[in-house]
Amino acid sequence: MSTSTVSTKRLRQPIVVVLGHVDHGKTTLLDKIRGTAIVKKEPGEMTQEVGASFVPSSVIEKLAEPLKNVIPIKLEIPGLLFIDTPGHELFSNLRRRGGSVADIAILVVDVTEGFQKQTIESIEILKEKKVPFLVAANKIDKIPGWKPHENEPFLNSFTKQSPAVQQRLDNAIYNLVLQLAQLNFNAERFDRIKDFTKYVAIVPVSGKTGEGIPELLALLAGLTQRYLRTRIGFAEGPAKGVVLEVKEDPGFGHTIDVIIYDGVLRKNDVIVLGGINGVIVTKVRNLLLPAPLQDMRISKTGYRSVGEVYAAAGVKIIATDLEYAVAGSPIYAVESEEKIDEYKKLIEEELAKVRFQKNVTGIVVKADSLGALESLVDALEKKGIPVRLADIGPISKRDVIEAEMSAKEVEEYAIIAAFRVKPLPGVETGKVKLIYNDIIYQLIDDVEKYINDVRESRKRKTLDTLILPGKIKILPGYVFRRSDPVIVGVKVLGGIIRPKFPLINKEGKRVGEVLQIQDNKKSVDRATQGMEVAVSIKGNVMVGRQIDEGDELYTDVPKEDLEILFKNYKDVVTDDMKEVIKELIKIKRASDPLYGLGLQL
Ligand SMILES: Nc1nc2c(ncn2[C@@H]2O[C@H](COP(=O)(O)OP(=O)(O)OP(=O)(O)O)[C@@H](O)[C@H]2O)c(=O)[nH]1
Repeated sequence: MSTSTVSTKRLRQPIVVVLGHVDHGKTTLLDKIRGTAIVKKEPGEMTQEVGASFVPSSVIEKLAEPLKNVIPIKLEIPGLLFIDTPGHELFSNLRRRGGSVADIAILVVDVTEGFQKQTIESIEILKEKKVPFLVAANKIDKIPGWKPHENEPFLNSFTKQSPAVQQRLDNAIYNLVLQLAQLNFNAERFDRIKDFTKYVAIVPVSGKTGEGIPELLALLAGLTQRYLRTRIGFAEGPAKGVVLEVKEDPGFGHTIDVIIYDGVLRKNDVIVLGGINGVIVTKVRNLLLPAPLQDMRISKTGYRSVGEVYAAAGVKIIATDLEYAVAGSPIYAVESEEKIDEYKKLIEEELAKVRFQKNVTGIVVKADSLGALESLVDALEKKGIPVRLADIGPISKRDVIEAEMSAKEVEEYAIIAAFRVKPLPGVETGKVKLIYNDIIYQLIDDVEKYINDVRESRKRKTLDTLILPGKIKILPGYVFRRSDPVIVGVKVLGGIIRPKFPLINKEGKRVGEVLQIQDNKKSVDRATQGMEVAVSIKGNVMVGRQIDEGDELYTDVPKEDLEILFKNYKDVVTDDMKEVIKELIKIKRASDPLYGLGLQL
């Protein structure tokens, strides 16, 4: 078969993913697309897939019929293949060398809320994986005053809204345009775009009423077949794919759900894929697709067996040795026995990029899939959290030992971040902190928070050991005890005093040490500017000799403490404390010319 030029190749169906912030309507939108497609299909048109839903072009054309003056499309692609599970977690497993198996993405944004944290994260991920996207501005039915027109094209429904409602929607869309501009994207409502290579298209939709879905589908189809021709040109050859999920199915044992993005996969093909304990080489025993006439999402056991599947497709593979298969691993069908080693090497290299052990001080990351592991490590390293060990599978003794090694250097790195994995039986984690979360971005937040908390508490502890600048005045008429220890009423003129802080007079002479502080007869562990408190002072000190009523005293801050204060705790240096420091420097320079040198006051 001649496949010499791209233009002669037939096109396969583009693979579409849905991403966006929690609750912005990903699932609802996908369900609506599927539902709309099922309603519009002719019997036999709707092929079933595993892990994905296929919307045939005939359905898209029918839906887009009223739009033919706005979006003139003649479809060459057979349809669109939507990955069924929306969100980061599964998307991360759609790995492909240098990018993603997904050809295009729908970024769902609640138009009434605008971009949120995960919308921005999604964009980052899409950028990194080089996946083009369009924005579905969802929930337009929530615009105040919106009159819904079930399943109609957005443009039809829009013209039927009052000018005030139209304006409200335009304002909301404009808000998205601004937010995208801040992220360096030109964006515009789809019907106002002339050059789709320069602008991100915003399609107003409602997952609830189905408005805008015709345009969404028409654009996905039109844009992919126009701009991604090379990528979606079908190659006749052994299948290339990715393991989406590893499952234990009743009756089948361990199976893998696979997305094939290129070539043909046949029964009895030899396949190679990544496993926890090394590369797996096995033979396809059976290929399963959901039985027809059922919504594949609810079909648990109703599979039918097929002899072959053509890209792009979602299919369940039955084979031996799949128990330790790794989700997110590439999977290749091998054309001949001699090529097995070549493919094995390819997969080993691919896996080694994500699973590693480095001789650095950092945390341990464990996950159940390659995609999740990769996303986690990337995100952690971007936040400046180094990773020492990254691996797939349950938490083992080795992981604990590695985390302990890091803890010797940096105590807060005694962490095992675990994504959907648990410790093996009998593995004790001891002092190592085990942080679980089943949501990637939350796990990252948890790790970051833990590290910051440990650092913060260490900082507080160290701060507590410093002698800080403070200045007090002994109030005339408030001498309660003249010696052993002295007890006087003082006013804090600036900075802070605490028990154990040594005191000096204006000449820089040591006069004793704060023993206790009482505020309204209650013992307190500090007094700050403006407070009037009773202070006991110990040391060889007597009122009338070393100190007297009306005297001003300073805390005797060692040079090193002052430096640490400025280096690590600048945030606790108040303006009044700064004034005290200036005076202290003058006093102390008489005996130490280097005191307070270089401080940025
Ligand atoms: N009015 C209105 N409500 C919607 C629309 N789309 C979704 N919703 C509602 O918004 C809520 C969240 O929708 P989901 O589809 O679960 O959102 P999701 O993004 O898949 O959420 P997660 O899977 O939790 O991330 C649900 O209560 C939906 O009914 C819409 O277009 N209009």
